[in-house]
Amino acid sequence: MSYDKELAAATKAAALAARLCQKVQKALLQSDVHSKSDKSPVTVADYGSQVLVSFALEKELPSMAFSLVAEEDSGDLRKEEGKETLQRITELVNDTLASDGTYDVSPLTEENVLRAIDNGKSEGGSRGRHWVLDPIDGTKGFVRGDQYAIALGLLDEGKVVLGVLACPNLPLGSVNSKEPQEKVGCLFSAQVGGGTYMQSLDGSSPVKVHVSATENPEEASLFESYEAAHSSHDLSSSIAKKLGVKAPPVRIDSQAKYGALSRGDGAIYLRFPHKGYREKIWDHAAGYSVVTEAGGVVSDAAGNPLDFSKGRYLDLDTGIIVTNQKLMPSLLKAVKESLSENASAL
Ligand SMILES: Nc1ncnc2c1ncn2[C@@H]1O[C@H](COP(=O)(O)OS(=O)(=O)O)[C@@H](OP(=O)(O)O)[C@H]1O
Ligand SMILES: [Mg+2]
Repeated sequence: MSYDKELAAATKAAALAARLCQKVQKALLQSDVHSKSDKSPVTVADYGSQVLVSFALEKELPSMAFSLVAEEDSGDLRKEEGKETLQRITELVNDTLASDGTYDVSPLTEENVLRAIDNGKSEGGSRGRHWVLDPIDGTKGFVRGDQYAIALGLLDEGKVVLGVLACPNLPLGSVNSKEPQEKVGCLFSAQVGGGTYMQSLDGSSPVKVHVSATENPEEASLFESYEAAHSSHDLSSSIAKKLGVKAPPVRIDSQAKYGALSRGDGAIYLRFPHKGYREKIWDHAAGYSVVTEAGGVVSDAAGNPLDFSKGRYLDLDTGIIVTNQKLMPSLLKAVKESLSENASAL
C-alpha cells in the first residue's frame, strides 16, 4: 500500500508550520513564552504550528477521515488571560498563510484557530488512521535558539506508516562537521517500505539517506537529550564506556536526533527518562519512521519494539534505544548490564 498522497500532504503541512516557527524563533519575545500547568514551556509557535498542520492536512486530504493526536490544547487560550496570546497566534497563522499563498482562504477567525488546535484531542489507538503531531518538539531548545522539530507521523491500524521531521536549525551537512555550516534547515520524510529521504527546507530535491553502517562501537558517535532532566546522562555515559565509544556524546534537542541518526551523523541514540515518566507517541512516531526506513532499529531498553497503538502514551519498559541492526545486540547487552549496575540512576 502506498501513502504517497498522505506523505506529500504531511510534507507540505510540516514545511508550512516550520515557516511560522522560524519567524517566531527569530524574534522571540519574552511575552511569547508561557508556562503550561505542568510548568513546561509553550510558545505562540507551538500553538500556531498545530493550527497550520491541522489546517493544511484537512485542506490537502478532504476525503480522509480526520483524526489528530497532538500535544497542545486550547484550554489556556480560552481563559481571559489567554486572550492576547490567542490574538497573536491568529495573526501569526494568517500572516504565514498569506505569505505562503498556497491556500486561497479568507483569514481564520480566533474561533477557527481554537477549533484547529482542539482537532488534536484524538486518543489514537489500534483502529483506523490517526495523524500524530508534535507541533514543536524540543520547545526548550526552541526558546534557547537551538534545535527543535515539527514532527508529524501517521498511524494506520496502530502502526506508524509515515513520518515527517522538519528541523529548521539542523545543518544540511553532518552535525559532527568541524567546518562552519551556512546551510541549515532539513526535512526528513519516510513511508513504510519506501526508505527515508532528506531535502532542504527551502525545497531542494530529496536524497535517500541511510543510517551509519558501522559495526564498530568505538567509532559510533552517540546522541542524547540536551536536557539532563529528560534522559539520564550518567546512564548513557556508563553504556558508552562499556561499548568503547570514544567520542563525547552529542546533545541535541528534539527528534532532530532521529533525523541526524537516519543520515549517519551518529550511530546510537539513548533515552532514559526518570522513573515514572510516560513517553508520548508524538515525541517518537515521526522519528521512529524516519530511522526505521533508513535501516535503523528503535526499541525499548529490553529490545521490545515500540507499540504506538495504545493511545496517547507509549507503554514501555525502561527507556528507548536506537541504532543500526549490526550494533543492536552489543548495545542491548551494554544497556542490560548498565541498568542492573546503576539501578538508582533513573
Ligand atoms: N521529564 C522528562 N523526561 C523525559 N522527557 C521529557 C520530560 N519532560 C519533557 N519531556 C519530553 O522531551 C521532549 C524533548 O525531547 P528531548 O528530550 O529529546 O529534548 S532535549 O534534548 O532534552 O531538549 C519534550 O517535547 P516537547 O514538550 O515537545 O518539547 C517532552 O515531551
Ligand atoms: Mg515533544
